[in-house]
Amino acid sequence: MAPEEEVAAEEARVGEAVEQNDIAISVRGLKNSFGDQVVHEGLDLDVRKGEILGVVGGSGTGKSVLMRSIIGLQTPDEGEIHVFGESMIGRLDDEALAIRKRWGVLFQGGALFSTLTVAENVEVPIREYYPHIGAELRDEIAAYKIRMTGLPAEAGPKYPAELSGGMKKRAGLARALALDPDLLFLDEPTAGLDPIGAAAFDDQTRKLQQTLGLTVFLITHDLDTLFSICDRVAVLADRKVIAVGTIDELLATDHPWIQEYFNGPRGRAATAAVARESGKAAAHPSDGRQ
Ligand SMILES: Nc1ncnc2c1ncn2[C@@H]1O[C@H](COP(=O)(O)OP(=O)(O)OP(=O)(O)O)[C@@H](O)[C@H]1O
Repeated sequence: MAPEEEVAAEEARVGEAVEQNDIAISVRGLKNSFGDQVVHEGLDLDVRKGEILGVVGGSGTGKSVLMRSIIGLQTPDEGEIHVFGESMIGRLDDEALAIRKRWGVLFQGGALFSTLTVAENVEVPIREYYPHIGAELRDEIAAYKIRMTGLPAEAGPKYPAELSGGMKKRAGLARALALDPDLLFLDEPTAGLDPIGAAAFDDQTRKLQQTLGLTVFLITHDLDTLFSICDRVAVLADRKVIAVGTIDELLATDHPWIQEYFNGPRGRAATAAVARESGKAAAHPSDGRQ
């Protein structure tokens, strides 16, 4: 190989390594089916480190199944899934465990244990992954995580049944943050919240993501969430990710579902709301959503 060809090949290798380094989750050729129903086929997706990636698609397109495949709750028929460079499918060894400790999950509805208090719920992953941590330190960590999500300290000893919907979501978020994750999975975090509660939850997500440098995989039907806090959006349809990009990039595609979704009356209302918010933020920088 000529010297200049060797240099070019080395640059390509370095470029590829840098690119791989920027990817938190890589999914390739994913296939999932239930009996005759094929939910995913040939699905590819990259989630970049440090981004909030919104995942959208019609009901039943397999957003939750995709999340469950990534976190190991669903074994795919085919495909490769890497998280922080480690292959995850069928792995039960220490390296896979070390990666599992690096993520937190907020399931739809919060999925709190109803017989445990909020603080005890937050302590579940700490007990599971760090059994040697004593009760006093565990309590301190739980109290800190509870405050981090904007809940009052008094929420700690309460049971889930005593909380509002928004508080339950925050309690679920506190549990997802229990192990100081690098990666956060949120499945429809604002579903069922009133618009003010949903906007507050979005703000909290953005703040936490920026402060803690999190990568966020966020399944949502909430257009306001997509417009206000997502860096990019992946669209699921026809069993795969048909497009991924910023909302402007998605709008430049001519896929009918994407056009209808973002350019329909609700999409236009969300765009107008974001434009109003950024206008307000420019006029009164301290008032703006971050
Ligand atoms: N354990 C399971 N057994 C059989 N079918 C399943 C199972 N889990 C999911 N499915 C099916 O897979 C498809 C995709 O489900 P999934 O929950 O991922 O959809 P979704 O895109 O998250 O939908 P929604 O937006 O309504 O929450 C659905 O048709 C669902 O019925």
